[in-house]
Amino acid sequence: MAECTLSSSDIKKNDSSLINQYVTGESAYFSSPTNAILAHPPFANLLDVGIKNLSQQVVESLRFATELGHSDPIVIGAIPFDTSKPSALRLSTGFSFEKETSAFNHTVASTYQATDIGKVSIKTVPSSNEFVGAVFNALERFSRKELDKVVLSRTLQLDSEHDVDIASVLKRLKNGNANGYTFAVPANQHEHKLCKKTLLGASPELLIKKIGNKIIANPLAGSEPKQGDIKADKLITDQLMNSKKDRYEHALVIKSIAQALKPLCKSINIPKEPSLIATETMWHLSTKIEGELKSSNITSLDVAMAMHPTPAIGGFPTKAAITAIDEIETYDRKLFTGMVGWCDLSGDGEWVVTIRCAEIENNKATLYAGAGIVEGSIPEKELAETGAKFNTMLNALGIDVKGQDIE
Ligand SMILES: C=C(O[C@H]1C=CC=C(C(=O)O)[C@@H]1O)C(=O)O
Repeated sequence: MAECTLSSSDIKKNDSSLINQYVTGESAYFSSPTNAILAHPPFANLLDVGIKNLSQQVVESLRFATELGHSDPIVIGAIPFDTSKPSALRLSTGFSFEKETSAFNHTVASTYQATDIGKVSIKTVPSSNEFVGAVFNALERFSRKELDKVVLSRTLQLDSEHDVDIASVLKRLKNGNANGYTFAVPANQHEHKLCKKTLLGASPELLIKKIGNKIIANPLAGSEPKQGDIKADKLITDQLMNSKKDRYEHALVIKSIAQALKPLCKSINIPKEPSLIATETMWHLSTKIEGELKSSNITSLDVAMAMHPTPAIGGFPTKAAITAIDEIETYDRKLFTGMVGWCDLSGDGEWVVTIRCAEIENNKATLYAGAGIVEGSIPEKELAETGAKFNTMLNALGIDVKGQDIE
């Protein structure tokens, strides 16, 4: 994708214009710490190319768009956890790209409206007890040596008095998560139907970024809630870095990602030790992996699909984890724990893991959160971890209750 360079006067004049131009139900917005993309309608459907796989469909759709005279098309949107199900991708020939500046925090924070959705009823699905039971179920599977790790998840179903102002929530998300990846894309997985739901979130986890033949992946696994005071945070992060259980949970992710990337790369650099990253609400163990692809013809989506589902959202070994998720979880994850991002004609792009997110339509929202379960996991602690992960979306919705306190 050609990068359009903005002069500083453009940036001032536009005041982080892309996020301000977002229109609920119409636009697709994706931002990383360094750039942002806003795609506008009309969107074209991806070409239906029969038996071809999704990344081939994406490449051929982009090629077709250029044959029709569109010089710089992109595909943007979301792919579900179960990649055999329809994706929520759009082909856009009219999108804007901007380099991120620190302007967002200084200008927009004071101008957006606080969301006011009135009274909200919140239902946990599955219930907290059921989730704890699901973790026990996973622990039994470990003792039977069926698998080593599984990520289990739960939802909060919100029903509010007034409709959610998605554009305002998007700005809050971005303002609170400047170092992460903020997105709002149509959530409809069937291109032909009128889309009403929006998938909205702020993921801290980069699945893959590809520019030319260079790739970066930044898997996360092993987490603790932020404590909110320096001393307590120092204690908890020391514990996290030294936790055998969390290091193991993290190592399984790195092992699986290395296996997926090695056949595609001529070189790959994986740090021996994880580091720590912080979001607005959580601490995570993080490993930044850099590599060089064997060929720049391999697209960002090829790489993303080869990695998915990583044990950060599925488990290890992958097949046994998917079976366990199917058997233990009682709801359809849909786009949650899939991937969201964009890909251009040269195959460059960014795909992030679809977590810390919600599907929202009018006054109804479904919030999602999961946690990696390994031998030694304590069910109540995993419940609290998923509770803390809900806070990214609860904060952005302006709801004054902590996820950990919702029964
Ligand atoms: C599945 C989620 O997080 C994953 C990503 C980072 C850390 C995780 C963990 O420590 O369990 C999860 O693997 C989620 O936020 O819903």
